[in-house]
Amino acid sequence: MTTRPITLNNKTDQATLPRQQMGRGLPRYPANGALLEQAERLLALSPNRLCGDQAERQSLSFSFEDVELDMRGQRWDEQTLNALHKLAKSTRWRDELDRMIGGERINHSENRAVLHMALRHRESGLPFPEWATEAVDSSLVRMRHFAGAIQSGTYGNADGQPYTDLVLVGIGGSMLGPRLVYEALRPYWQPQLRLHFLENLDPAEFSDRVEVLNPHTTLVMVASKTFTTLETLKNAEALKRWMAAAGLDQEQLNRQFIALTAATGRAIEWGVAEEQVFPMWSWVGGRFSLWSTIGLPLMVALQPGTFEQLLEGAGLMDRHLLDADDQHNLPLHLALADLWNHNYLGAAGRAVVPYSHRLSLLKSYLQQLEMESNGKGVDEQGRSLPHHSAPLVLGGVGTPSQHAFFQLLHQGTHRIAVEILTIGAPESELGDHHAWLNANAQGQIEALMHGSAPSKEDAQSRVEGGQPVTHIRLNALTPSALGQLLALYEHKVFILACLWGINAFDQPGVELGKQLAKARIQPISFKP
Ligand SMILES: O=P(O)(O)OC[C@H]1O[C@](O)(CO)[C@@H](O)[C@@H]1O
Repeated sequence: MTTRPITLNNKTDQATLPRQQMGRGLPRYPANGALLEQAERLLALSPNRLCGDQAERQSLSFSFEDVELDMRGQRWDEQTLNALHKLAKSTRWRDELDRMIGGERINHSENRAVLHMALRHRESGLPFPEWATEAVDSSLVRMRHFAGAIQSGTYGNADGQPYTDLVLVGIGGSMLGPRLVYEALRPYWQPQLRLHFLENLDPAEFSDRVEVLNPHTTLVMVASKTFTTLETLKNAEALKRWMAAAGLDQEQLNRQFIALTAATGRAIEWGVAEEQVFPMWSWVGGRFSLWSTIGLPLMVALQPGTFEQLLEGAGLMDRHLLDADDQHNLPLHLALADLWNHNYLGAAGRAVVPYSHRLSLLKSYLQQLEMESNGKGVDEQGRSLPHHSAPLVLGGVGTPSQHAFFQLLHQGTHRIAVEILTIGAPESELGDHHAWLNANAQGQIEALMHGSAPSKEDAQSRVEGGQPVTHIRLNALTPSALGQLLALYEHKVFILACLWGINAFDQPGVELGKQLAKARIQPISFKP
């Protein structure tokens, strides 16, 4: 096969790369040859020709409940999609899904079941093992009771005063989900209780948090699946010292610390009273734990019923994952787009851009969900992967991101897939702001897809187009719609792991740095 030299500032020239250089090799699929031919064919088409036939491309949009995936901006067509469907089928991801729902220990490296979906089993009605659903139900009853008592003021501090503030202390999966949901659902906040977040070791964050808190009316929720995480334990200890310095005695302190953890013994040993420990389970992964007791601060700080609506939305998406056939399955299509873009079209990453101020934390949440789950270099058998796994996830909110990194998306040398989210109904009116917000999203989508008119422009101003774009529309940012969206991403991650042959549910790579930090900690002395 003869090739022209690679011209890095022309993304369509990737079509001329030798096959083995399109990405880092390819997954071990028998269908690779056919798919590479498709990739070459589509990359050679001008973006305008690719996007041309709107009628045909209508079939490249998928919707379910409050979520619509408009995937007409992807560099694919029905032929490609058919080939990708065949490939996905050959990986038997649905069999793995059945094993997951059945409670089999599909997280082989940790020998654990993976049952975060059972946390919303009432809403999906899927057949999880009874031992899991019973544990979930009794935990939810206890959480609801506790949240109600705090909200009504019947459960206050040791002196009977109602709490004014909650602090969630945690990091990673024990922080990112609750924080994203709290920020996203601001219209559902309880007016008399404010939720705060403390995650970083940096003392600057600690002092910012306590500055606005009253030590006597602050309830601390220490969220840690393992109850060994350095940042979380250090911050919890610092809060305890801060309260003790304000004069709280042991009884008062006991009342103001709650633990959300799978390591109940460790939490008690650390000093949380047994009746203040809310257990979670080894079969819920940290980054999938928002729906468990890790969500307790949300149940307390959001209006009654809001957390349940979030669960309901996620449960609807779980049911959809199982019931919808491949041709209409939203999580499957999101996964196929990632596979196609990163393994076949050579995209270096994916930019997630919600045109919603309330979703400004979505990028960080997805970075953990996707990169910690699927950022792996070996397959389930421990063999080195011959191909890329999770892409880099970058992003930020629209419109500010347009004035930050969009230049690179439009004219840079990397192919970057883009996911643009918009919300149909605005939360509040401010003249024509919402209309402008969505018009900007639409304008960017068109520019990314089609680029500028080929005719008169000089090379410097020409926008080439052809960046793969998915437009996700949510009807409104309700708790249910948010639950649907987050479960959609969870399922995409699961399907991709099946397609790539990796375990999405462990994270051994993050341990080394933790060990090295422990070996290096010494009192730091500053010379005057
Ligand atoms: O909930 P824990 O046990 O404190 O862990 C916090 C986070 O740390 C990690 O283990 C990564 O270091 C994540 O997977 C997890 O969500």
